[in-house]
Amino acid sequence: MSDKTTSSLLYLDGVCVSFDGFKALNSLSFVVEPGELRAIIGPNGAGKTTMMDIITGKTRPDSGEVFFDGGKIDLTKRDEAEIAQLGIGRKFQKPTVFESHTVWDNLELALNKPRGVFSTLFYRMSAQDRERIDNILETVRLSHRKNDLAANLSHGQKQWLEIGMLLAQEPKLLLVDEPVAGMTDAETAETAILLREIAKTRSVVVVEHDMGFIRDLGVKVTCLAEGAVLAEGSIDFVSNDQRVIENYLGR
Ligand SMILES: Nc1ncnc2c1ncn2[C@@H]1O[C@H](COP(=O)(O)OP(=O)(O)OP(=O)(O)O)[C@@H](O)[C@H]1O
Repeated sequence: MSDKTTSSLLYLDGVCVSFDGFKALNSLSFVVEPGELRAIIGPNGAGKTTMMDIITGKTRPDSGEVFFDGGKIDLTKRDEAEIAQLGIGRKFQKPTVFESHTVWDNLELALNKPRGVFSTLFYRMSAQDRERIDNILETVRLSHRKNDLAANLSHGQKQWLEIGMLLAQEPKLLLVDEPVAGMTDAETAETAILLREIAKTRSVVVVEHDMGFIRDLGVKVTCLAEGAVLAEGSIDFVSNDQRVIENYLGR
C-alpha cells in the first residue's frame, strides 16, 4: 500500500499529462481540504478539464501523485467506476437529467441503492429515503417543482436537479464544471449560495469563467494556465496578479 501522509481530502502533486507531446498538465500540484469550496479559473486549454479527468480516473497521469481521503487512496490505481463509488461526483457542463421523468423520480433514481434486477423490482422507498429526497429538493430549490417533468424545468433548474442527483449519492467531493453558463443572473446568484450551502457538508471544486459568480462564492481561487497553477488565493489577490491579468483576465 502506498499511503500518503496528508490531511487533505484531495492531493495532487507534480501531475503531468501529455497528448501527442503537448503537455496538458505540466507538474500540477493542487490540494483541497475536507469541507472546502474551491473555485478554479483559467484560460481555454489551461488544463481544467484534464485535471477533472485525472481526479475521476478518465485520464491517467504520465507521472505525479493523486491521493484521496487523507492520503488513504491512490486514485491513479482506481478506475472511473471505483472512484465514483469512493465518493467523487462530477457534474459536466451540460445537464443530463431524465427529461421524461419527474424531478422526484430523477432524485429517486439517483439514490445510492443496490441496482440489481431483484433489488430494483422489490425496492420500496423507506421514510428515510423520502426524507433525504425532500432535503435534497430543498437544497436545490426544487421542492415546488417535485412533481413536474424535468423537461419543463428552466436550464438553471435542470443544473440544480443534476446537482441534487449527485448529492443523492452522498459524495465527499463534488466536481462541478461551468454550472452557471447559460443561467439567468438570478439563477447564477442563487447557484453561488447553493454551492456554499452544499460545501458545508462536503468539499466542492467548481470550474467557472464567470468572474462575478466566482466573486460571489467568496472562496479561495486557483488560476490554472498551461497545465499548472499560476496563482492561488483570494479573488482580490488572484485577480490583481499580473500574470493572471496577462494570461486570462486581460485577454
Ligand atoms: N484527449 C485529448 N487529446 C488531445 N489533446 C487533448 C485531450 N484533452 C485535452 N487536450 C488538450 O489539452 C489542453 C488542455 O485542455 P483542457 O480541456 O483540459 O483545458 P480547459 O482548461 O478545460 O479549457 P476550457 O476552458 O476550454 O474547457 C488543450 O490544449 C486540449 O486541446
